[in-house]
Amino acid sequence: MKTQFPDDGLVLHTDAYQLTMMQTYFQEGIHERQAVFELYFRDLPFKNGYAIFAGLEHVLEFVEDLHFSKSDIEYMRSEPMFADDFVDYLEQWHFKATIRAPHEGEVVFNNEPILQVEGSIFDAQIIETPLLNIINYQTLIATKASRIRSVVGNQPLLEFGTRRAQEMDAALWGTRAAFIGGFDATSNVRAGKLFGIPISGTHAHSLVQIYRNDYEAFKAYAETHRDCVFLVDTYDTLASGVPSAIRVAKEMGDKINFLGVRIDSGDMAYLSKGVRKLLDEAGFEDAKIYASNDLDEETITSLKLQGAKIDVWGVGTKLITAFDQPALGAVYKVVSVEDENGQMVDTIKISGSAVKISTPGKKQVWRITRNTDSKSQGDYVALWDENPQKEEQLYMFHPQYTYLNKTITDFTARPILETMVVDGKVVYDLPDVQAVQAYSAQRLEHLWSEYRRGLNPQEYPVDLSKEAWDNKMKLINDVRDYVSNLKKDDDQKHGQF
Ligand SMILES: Nc1ncnc2c1ncn2[C@@H]1O[C@H](COP(=O)(O)OP(=O)(O)OP(=O)(O)O)[C@@H](O)[C@H]1O
Ligand SMILES: O=P(O)(O)OC[C@H]1O[C@H](OP(=O)(O)OP(=O)(O)O)[C@H](O)[C@@H]1O
Ligand SMILES: O=C(O)c1cccnc1
Repeated sequence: MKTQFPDDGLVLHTDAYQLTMMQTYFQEGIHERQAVFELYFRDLPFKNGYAIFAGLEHVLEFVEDLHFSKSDIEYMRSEPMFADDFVDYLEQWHFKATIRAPHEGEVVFNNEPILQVEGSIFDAQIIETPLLNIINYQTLIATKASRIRSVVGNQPLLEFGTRRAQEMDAALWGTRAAFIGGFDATSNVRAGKLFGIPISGTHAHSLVQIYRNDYEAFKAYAETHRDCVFLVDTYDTLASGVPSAIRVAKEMGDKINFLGVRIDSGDMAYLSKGVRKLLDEAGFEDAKIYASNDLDEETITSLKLQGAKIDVWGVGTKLITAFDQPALGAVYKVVSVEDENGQMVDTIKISGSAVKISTPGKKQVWRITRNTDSKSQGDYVALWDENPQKEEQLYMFHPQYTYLNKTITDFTARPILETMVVDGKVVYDLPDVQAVQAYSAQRLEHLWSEYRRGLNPQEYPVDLSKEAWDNKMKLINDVRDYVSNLKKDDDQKHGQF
């Protein structure tokens, strides 16, 4: 960067249109009216049956003490796009809205709010871009990680993605999201320092290339480290790599922990079987076989089906870049806004495509669990003032195919959105990332396996309450009337000429 600003903050990490809209609201005098915005995604990523909510810690870090610094203000003043009186307002502005969200690691679904912001139009709008930036990425990676974990079973799973991530922030927060989704450790040392994620690693081909010999390289490593995993595929895995690893392990004896070997190329089903045989014959039955090389849930499933003798999985590129679906597509929509009389009015965005029509009104998501088996029956998206906990029975129906419905009795309704920030102050005690990971795994247990399977899962019900549904239909009809009246006016005007 050409210029460094010692007081640089993140408030300008936003799209210019957020600020141009702010200027309109400010100069029109409506910027302090209240509004409610909700963040949601329309389709689950990777054709998965659920998503893992991640990004909350970064969001809370971002909004805490959010304001325009001196250099931000100077920059805004230098931009002809912004008026002086507006920039004067920004100078004394501090974020003061309320944010509700699920606990990080929560299992979440499409077409339900996974974050809600309530505050002045100004405060709620200005954070749209960074909220989407953070939640879209981290939720995507945590979900991808969860898919990989689900095929790996209980075997160790290492995150190796930093070198392939979309730059440094993505590597760091992506690593954390991967851990939430079920990874055991990371190669990113800074993620270890900042988040307390266990760090782990082997060595690269360069070590062998620098010594120009497998044996010399492994020996040197073993002389300087206690825990040893040797990368055996630089020249020839079965003819040179593994025999050299065995020779060093035998020579060093108790001076090292010979944890195993890593394979990073070739046919890993075939090679791992050959490696296992050599290790076992040499008496190293406990030594593990690590594998890496563009792995993801598909290749791992295939390798397992082929009987590959792999014990530890290292996954980088395809995880950290969400290779098969690089964007989640979450959106942030205003659902309710204060009118000129101080009344909150619900608002809708219409689209030709039914799934793109927003659901008006401030809402809560209730996870409905049958008391007999503690499995989730579906999510019930209701208007804020409704309380399904008070109901004896709950009528749940598909918001588009309303003939798909059921009535639930003997259930528990648990609110998913919890208050995390009040008046701009974080009121939530952030758990450490280990607790977030454990919480996520525990929440997944409440999901029937039909929704959890990676291939063609059943669609989990995300239903609207009757009130929320009626409210939506009313607003759709109001908009229809409004548009048809405009058309009538237009026809009349044209008729006059
Ligand atoms: N037995 C296997 N079944 C399915 N996929 C495999 C198997 N062995 C390796 N793979 C996967 O195949 C992909 C490509 O491996 P391939 O052997 O073609 O290239 P490579 O080993 O990376 O080659 P290079 O020697 O250039 O590194 C990788 O994603 C790897 O994980
Ligand atoms: O394959 P990933 O899932 O991304 O895992 C990380 C990769 O990074 C390292 O390779 P390196 O960067 O040296 O290059 P390589 O892919 O040519 O081995 C390592 O040996 C893995 O192959
Ligand atoms: O430690 C490893 O084996 C490692 C780390 C980063 C990328 N690939 C492998």
